[in-house]
Amino acid sequence: MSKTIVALDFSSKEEVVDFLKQFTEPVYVKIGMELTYACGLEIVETVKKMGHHIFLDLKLHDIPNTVKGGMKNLARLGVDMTNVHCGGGIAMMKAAVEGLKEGAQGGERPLCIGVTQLTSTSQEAMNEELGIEGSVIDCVLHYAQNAKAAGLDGVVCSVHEAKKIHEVCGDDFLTVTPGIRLASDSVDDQKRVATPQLAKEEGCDYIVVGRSITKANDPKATYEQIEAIMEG
Ligand SMILES: O=c1ccn([C@@H]2O[C@H](COP(=O)(O)O)[C@@H](O)[C@H]2O)c(=O)[nH]1
Repeated sequence: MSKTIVALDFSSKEEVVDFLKQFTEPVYVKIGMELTYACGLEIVETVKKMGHHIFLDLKLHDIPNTVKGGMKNLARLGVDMTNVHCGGGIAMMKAAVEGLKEGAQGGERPLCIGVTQLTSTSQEAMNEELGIEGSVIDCVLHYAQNAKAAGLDGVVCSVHEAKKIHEVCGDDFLTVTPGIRLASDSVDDQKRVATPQLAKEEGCDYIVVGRSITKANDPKATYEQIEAIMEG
């Protein structure tokens, strides 16, 4: 499976099918809120039938019982990876894994990862708007340790926290890192950004790349250039 996960932040099935037509080999793609709310969960089956691997990024965050029920139903879609917000706490994250196991009915459950602090959150915003004291790295590490204690397979974090998370939680605890930009790209709404090269150097397991690929003049060539860095 590739190490570059392409965020399919489109609003119609036609755009997705058109975009994926360029790729003759299976790609690891991310289906998030924009696409799911536009097309419904049927889009998962459409993309699966095209042969691609799927990270279903719906970031569940609710009471444990509700998350368990939600995950039980999501597991039946046969996606490769899905997620919750670590902010929901350890009991909620444990419930997510239980739901996935039940939904997978003895088969292989999807990987479950926890979103720590969004890559669009700066140090200043975390302290002043969210009212969370301390450094982003300490908060992200704390969430990562909670996620590990709950039985999750890894976390979503920025490239800048990935090395420390592996040191503390182990090399097999996955780090999935959005906020990826090529040196020439605009940062847009992201705050904790890094290049694919730095992601590789910091040992990130997967990078999530949206606009740098989907809005590139040649998305396939850009994807291949980024994937070559990650696999290099
Ligand atoms: O902390 C997070 C969690 C998820 N995302 C998602 O990743 C992509 C990034 O898109 P870009 O266009 O490359 O900025 C997007 O789908 C987000 O929902 C994130 O950016 N940060």
